[in-house]
Amino acid sequence: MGMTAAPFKAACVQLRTGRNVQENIEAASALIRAAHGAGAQFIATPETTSLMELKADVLFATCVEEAKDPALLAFRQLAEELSVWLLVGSLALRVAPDKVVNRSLLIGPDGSLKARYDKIHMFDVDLPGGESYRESKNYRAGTEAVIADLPWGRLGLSVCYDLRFPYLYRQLAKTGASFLTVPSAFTQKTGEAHWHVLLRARAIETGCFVIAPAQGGTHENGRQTYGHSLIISPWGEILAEAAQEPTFILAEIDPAKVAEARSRIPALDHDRAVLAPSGAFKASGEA
Ligand SMILES: O=C(O)CNC(=O)[C@H](CS)NC(=O)CCC(=O)C(=O)O
Repeated sequence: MGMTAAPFKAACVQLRTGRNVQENIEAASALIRAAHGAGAQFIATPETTSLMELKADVLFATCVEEAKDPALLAFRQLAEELSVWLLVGSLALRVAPDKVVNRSLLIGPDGSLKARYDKIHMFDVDLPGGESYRESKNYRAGTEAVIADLPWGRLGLSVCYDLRFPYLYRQLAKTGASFLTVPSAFTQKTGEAHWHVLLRARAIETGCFVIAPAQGGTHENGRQTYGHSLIISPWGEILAEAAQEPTFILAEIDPAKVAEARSRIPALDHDRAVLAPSGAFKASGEA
């Protein structure tokens, strides 16, 4: 075994983002400062930290390209001031006149941008009871998985609905991730049914820490999100959990737990799944 990094403190900031970008930046910044005050060296915010609105007119009247985004600028300054690693769960950033991306951004303690990941899986779903989403109408889906180096190991990035596609996380873990971020705005109903079990499953399957900051409560645009930000160990234990109000949660992360969980159950090494040319799955070695 190589050298394992020392333990560190990670935090999730939980938000109830509204329609006013400046107010949203201020609310997030106050909680980032509080998490830093409690000792967090890595802090993550939820999906759509600076604006919670799916309607095209509001989205396109508000969203600008990455280089001009006021939230990204403010968070880069804050990360540098506090000297923390900051994962801005996501920002809606303009990439075409009628398209934004749902982009997760990792900022280093010097304020520089270390990684960007565009949400791959679009939430185009009709829920029982009439709730309906067409994320792909205004959002352009990403096409590439992204992994980034932290001082404590590698981080695999993802966003919200990506959580339902386990092969993304498998691939991130096989590429060396020890930590996975899943910034989210889960619906109340699907959150109640699936949030904890999916996040714990991803942690257990990959032997990674899962850090999942969430939106929670009833938002200005009428949407209700589930909250329950979670930090989960590679063995699947819940280390910290929020309720539904804006807050932050904090957990000590011991990177040695990654190797420990994977040595107890070496499922990542035992994985024999190969994709046959037909597209069907078969076990390697099968005729
Ligand atoms: O664009 C915004 O304002 C915020 N973004 C979201 O709310 C996104 C896309 S609609 N939500 C999800 O992916 C929920 C997934 C989910 O709830 C599930 O998988 O069950």
